[in-house]
Amino acid sequence: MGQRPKEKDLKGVIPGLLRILRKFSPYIRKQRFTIVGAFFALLIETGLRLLEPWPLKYVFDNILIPAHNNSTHIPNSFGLNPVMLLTLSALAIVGITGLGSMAAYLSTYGMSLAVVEVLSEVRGQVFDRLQRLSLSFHQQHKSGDLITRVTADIEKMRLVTIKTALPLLTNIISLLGMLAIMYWLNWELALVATAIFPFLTLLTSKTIGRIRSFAKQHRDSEGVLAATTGETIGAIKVVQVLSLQEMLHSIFAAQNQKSLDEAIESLKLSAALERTVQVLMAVIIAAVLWRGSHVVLHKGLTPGELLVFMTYLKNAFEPMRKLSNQVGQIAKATASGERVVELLEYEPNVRDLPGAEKAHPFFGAIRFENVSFGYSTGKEILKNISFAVQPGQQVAVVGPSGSGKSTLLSLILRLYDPDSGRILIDSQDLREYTLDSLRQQISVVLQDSVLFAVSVQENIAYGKLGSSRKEVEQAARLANAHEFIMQLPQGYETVLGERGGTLSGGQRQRIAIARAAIRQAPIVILDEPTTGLDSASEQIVNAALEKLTEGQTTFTISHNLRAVQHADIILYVEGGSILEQGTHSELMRLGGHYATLYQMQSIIDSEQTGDTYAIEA
Ligand SMILES: Nc1ncnc2c1ncn2[C@@H]1O[C@H](COP(=O)(O)OP(=O)(O)OP(=O)(O)O)[C@@H](O)[C@H]1O
Repeated sequence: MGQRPKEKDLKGVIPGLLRILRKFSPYIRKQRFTIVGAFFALLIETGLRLLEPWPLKYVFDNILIPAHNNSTHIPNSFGLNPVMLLTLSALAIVGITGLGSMAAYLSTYGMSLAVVEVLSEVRGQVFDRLQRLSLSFHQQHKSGDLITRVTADIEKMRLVTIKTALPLLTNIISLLGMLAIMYWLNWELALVATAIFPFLTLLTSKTIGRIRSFAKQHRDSEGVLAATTGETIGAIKVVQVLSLQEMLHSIFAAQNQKSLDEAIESLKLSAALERTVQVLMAVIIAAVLWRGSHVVLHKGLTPGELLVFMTYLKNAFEPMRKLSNQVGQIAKATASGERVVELLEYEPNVRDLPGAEKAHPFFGAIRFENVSFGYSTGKEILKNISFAVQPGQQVAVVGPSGSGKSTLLSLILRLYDPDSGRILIDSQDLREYTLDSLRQQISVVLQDSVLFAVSVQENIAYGKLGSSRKEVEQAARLANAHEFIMQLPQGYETVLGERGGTLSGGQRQRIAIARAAIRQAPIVILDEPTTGLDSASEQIVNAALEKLTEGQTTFTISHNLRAVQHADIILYVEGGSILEQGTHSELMRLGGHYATLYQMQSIIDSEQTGDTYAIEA
């Protein structure tokens, strides 16, 4: 059973609703004509609903009761004879219901249309925001939970607004109308009928606050469940290889139970509230019947008017009974809405700064000036990094695992911003360029390149949107990928499995290289792109990489020092600092960390291959 939620009353729902309305107001404003039209139809519908019992009153007071009493005096019959009055009343019953249904249709259709339009725009905005939120945001949030916000939470809002909030609005307006008429008919009797309302409101609002609290917890738990499922399916190979099924199942079962408990708790509260309201309403109806009959006997009301009174009360009963459930539903949808608003209000910490300009075509000169960075405050991963690279230079970043190499290069892409210091491209702080124009001029090939489940052609063209088939083919040739692509069942049109799962590691890397090559970017980042490949694949991929990086400023992270020894600059990173930098010969002469690591690798290599070779210096 989950942690007991903090009790909140109706006051907790209203600020949430206002926050959602404020956030959605630009989209709501666009639909204002539809909304106003639908609201007008809704007013007509409720007006006609109020008229419904009145033909019956006239039939009772002006025809049935006088006839029953053999009275010749027919009160206030608009100068009509009884048959005429009866015919008109019968026609009025059909007319009122017919017109009311038409108005109800128009109001429901109009409001639904507006709601669907607004929420579809919101969904588009949320998706857009999700893509733009900084990497640090995505690393802190589970993808399943984010997916739930784009899908289930928005769907919940759509359903509840159309199926619950609109009927609730109709009910509130007609309740107010009924109350006004009841007070006009007999204020004393109306007072008896409404005496219980403050008590009802108090009870309802208290319970609703608690339902809302459980509902939010429930939705969050659903997000966690979705995240666990997504993670498990995403890593199914690892799960099966390590036989993690039992362990993951027990984690899932615990989360499932928590979600179930929260759902049951909120259902229990809703059902209890609904029944309590039902009993209270029966008490009111009995009291009004008892007191109303006395008033009629003392000629304070006509029997027909008491009939109208009782019909209103009975009609009010249904909406009142539903009210608790409807507000409960709205509380749940508010919780969903707040989760969506949370996303929309989240400001990416890496974003275009005011005054940022589109970058010019880069020459590729890069300088780090005293750059420090940590993923979380208080834990520095990069410490006071400084180095300079000339256009077209090949830079190797080497050092032990976890020393900060990938982090260093991610700063060039502005996946994160430095906490202090600055990074210059062509002598200008990269924060002065717009994000898109900066990233478009950097090609990246990672260790395990992710491909999309679209065609090979599209996967390569994602590197430069709008590129032609000819450009795609050129890039594929450069990446030594053209031949194997032509052997795929549909060549360039072959649709890949999710994350490129239908290709071998080497093939995936070559498509990723083609995707990087199509950009013809002046800056290239290679993060261990050949790790995990067999030596035949490695050779082909390396040949492709050589063509990709020729003449471009290139940063290569590699654990294999022999593979990068010809770099123009080697940066040796350890513990987040650059301990050594220079060419291979310079660093070997220095005889420091790099030289030691290189010698160690050489010995291991020679032991593995049985060769002996001189350690180059
Ligand atoms: N997203 C992240 N959030 C928090 N800490 C992180 C994140 N990414 C990396 N780190 C931490 O930052 C440090 C540097 O990681 P980084 O990936 O830059 O090292 P690396 O030198 O590239 O390692 P490797 O050679 O194993 O890829 C590590 O201690 C790592 O645990």
